Amino acid sequence: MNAITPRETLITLAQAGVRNGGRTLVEGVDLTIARGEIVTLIGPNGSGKSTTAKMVTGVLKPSMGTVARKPGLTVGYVPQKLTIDWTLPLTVDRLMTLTGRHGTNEIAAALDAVGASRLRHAAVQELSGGEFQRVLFARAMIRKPDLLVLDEPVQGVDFSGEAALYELIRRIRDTTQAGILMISHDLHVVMAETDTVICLNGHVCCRGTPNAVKTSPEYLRLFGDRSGTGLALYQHHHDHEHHDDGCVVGAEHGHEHAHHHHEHGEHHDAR
Ligand SMILES: Nc1ncnc2c1ncn2[C@@H]1O[C@H](COP(=O)(O)OP(=O)(O)OP(=O)(O)O)[C@@H](O)[C@H]1O
Repeated sequence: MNAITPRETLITLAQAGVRNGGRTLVEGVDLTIARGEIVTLIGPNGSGKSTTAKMVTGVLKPSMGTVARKPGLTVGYVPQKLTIDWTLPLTVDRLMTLTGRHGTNEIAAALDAVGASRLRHAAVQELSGGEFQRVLFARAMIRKPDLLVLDEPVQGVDFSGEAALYELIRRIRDTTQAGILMISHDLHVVMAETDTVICLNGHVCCRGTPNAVKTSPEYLRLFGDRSGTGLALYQHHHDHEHHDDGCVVGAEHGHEHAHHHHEHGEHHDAR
């Protein structure tokens, strides 16, 4: 990003925390997200990642500290799970209109932006995990949010699908300049494009650039020994154009493998 023009701050949490029924779920969270910035929350189960994300979306009010939003801030949210009645037929098209009225062109543009145009008339029940995530992205993007909150966006998606989703997130950031708050499903992997990693454990245990967190004694003390690998950066190398669904081959599923390769000529997205 341009170092001269400071990016507009979208949201600031200052010493924010949530108490519920006499229990502190998370506390002392300082966090800012600027336009075009990617912030990733990591931490073990129950460490307060979702609770922090909910303070950002506004679903939960802080019981300690403050949350300040840019006036008129619009937030898009991609949930970890979506509660829908799987027994009823539901097309992607219909899913896109469940939470708001959107025109045909808007829906087409949103699906196109995530490489899911061909899925428009598909049954939601029949989508793969990665396809379903893309549709949820499109649903969140349709309102052109300033800030996108992604709750474990690649969980349950296989390795090539995971690479494609990370690529999609990067592209959304580049094209829309939305701020992105991402909850990582894996303690040991964050997207390399992440500007700031915040490691939670009921409070902020450490924070900084991925490289700084990777070598921070707090991180290593808490999580480093469990994997023996520390924090790996999920990196994407751009030496060519991608297909929309980011076909990836030849990659072993190992987080130490920061690089992977693409094969051309397959998996074209039919438009
Ligand atoms: N609605 C609630 N009422 C009471 N306690 C809750 C509620 N939601 C979450 N908690 C508790 O708050 C703590 C933080 O939970 P949170 O869901 O934020 O963690 P997380 O880091 O997102 O975990 P995970 O990785 O398992 O999704 C946990 O101890 C959890 O049991």
